[in-house]
Amino acid sequence: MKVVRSITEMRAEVKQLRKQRSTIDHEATVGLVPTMGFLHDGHASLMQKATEMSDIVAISIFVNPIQFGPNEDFERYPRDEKRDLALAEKNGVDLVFMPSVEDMYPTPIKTHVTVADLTDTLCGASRPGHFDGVSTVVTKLFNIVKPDYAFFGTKDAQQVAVLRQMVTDLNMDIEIVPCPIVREQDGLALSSRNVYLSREEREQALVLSRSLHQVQQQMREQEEMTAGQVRAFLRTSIGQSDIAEIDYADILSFPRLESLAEDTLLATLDHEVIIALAVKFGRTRLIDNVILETKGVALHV
Ligand SMILES: Nc1ncnc2c1ncn2[C@@H]1O[C@H](COP(=O)(O)OP(=O)(O)OP(=O)(O)O)[C@@H](O)[C@H]1O
Ligand SMILES: CC(C)(CO)[C@@H](O)C(=O)[O-]
Ligand code: BAL
Repeated sequence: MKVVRSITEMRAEVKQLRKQRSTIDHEATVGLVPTMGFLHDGHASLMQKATEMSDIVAISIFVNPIQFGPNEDFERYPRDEKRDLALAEKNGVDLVFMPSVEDMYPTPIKTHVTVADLTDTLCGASRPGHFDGVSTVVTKLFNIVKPDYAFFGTKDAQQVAVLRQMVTDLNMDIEIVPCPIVREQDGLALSSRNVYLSREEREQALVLSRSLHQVQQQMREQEEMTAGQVRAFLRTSIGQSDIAEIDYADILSFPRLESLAEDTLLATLDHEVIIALAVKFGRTRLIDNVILETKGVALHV
């Protein structure tokens, strides 16, 4: 496994590995797993999928300043390079790209990639500019690494929807591969930010996966359930934690992320829906979701 810290070197390494691993009748494929580091088993599942699907696996570790708001946690975002490199090595990664902020953004950049509409809601509404930062850095990573596949977790389901739209609209010849959410045994979705939680907050954070589980059960029992009833159920269920502060608890169409009218009968829909949560525990904001066929059968979990 090679650790690469500059853009020029990364381009050269990918080119060289591609040449080495290609044969006369097969051009070696490259899979990219973009991350912000402080890696956990959720990231490991993406790396494993990448090794299954591609001949060369690259990951990037870059805490991208332009996707953080001014009052967010860019400065204190957790970092542990040594542990990250060990986990990457264990999971069959060939190249780890760890550029500096100066190399990625040598002067304030004047070009941003904006995906409209899909970014107006959920995390896009609570974190203005966040998805412009994500789609811009992902475009830069794609241009540097030139992968055939890129792997993203559905924990960040809106990110998957936005990036799929971006590669379609901009004719990027890259397949976005969504990967299921990896959870702790007790249900909490793995996230680098879980490390911020106090023991009490960690306990209370279980209300997220529990609410998603319970609402699906309710949808199975009550066939005539409306979007409004789902929202009310989620508010009550999350409200069982007295420290949980709801940012959003919503049901929308997926992957278009269009709002559903309160009286929409879910059983009548002919597309997938997403039940998406963002909830603060103290200073830590966590997200979780489930993507469902409209008869309540989980697809990606
Ligand atoms: N529990 C998980 N299961 C599957 N994929 C995950 C999980 N957590 C993160 N990922 C995916 O890993 C990739 C890199 O995410 P990132 O480095 O931001 O980690 P994170 O744990 O989501 O961090 P944060 O706490 O900042 O949300 C993203 O595609 C993200 O969806
Ligand atoms: C895709 C990504 C690495 C872009 O910085 C980030 O948003 C993340 O970790 O999900
Ligand atoms: N996984 C999403 C990265 C962020 O919260 O900025």
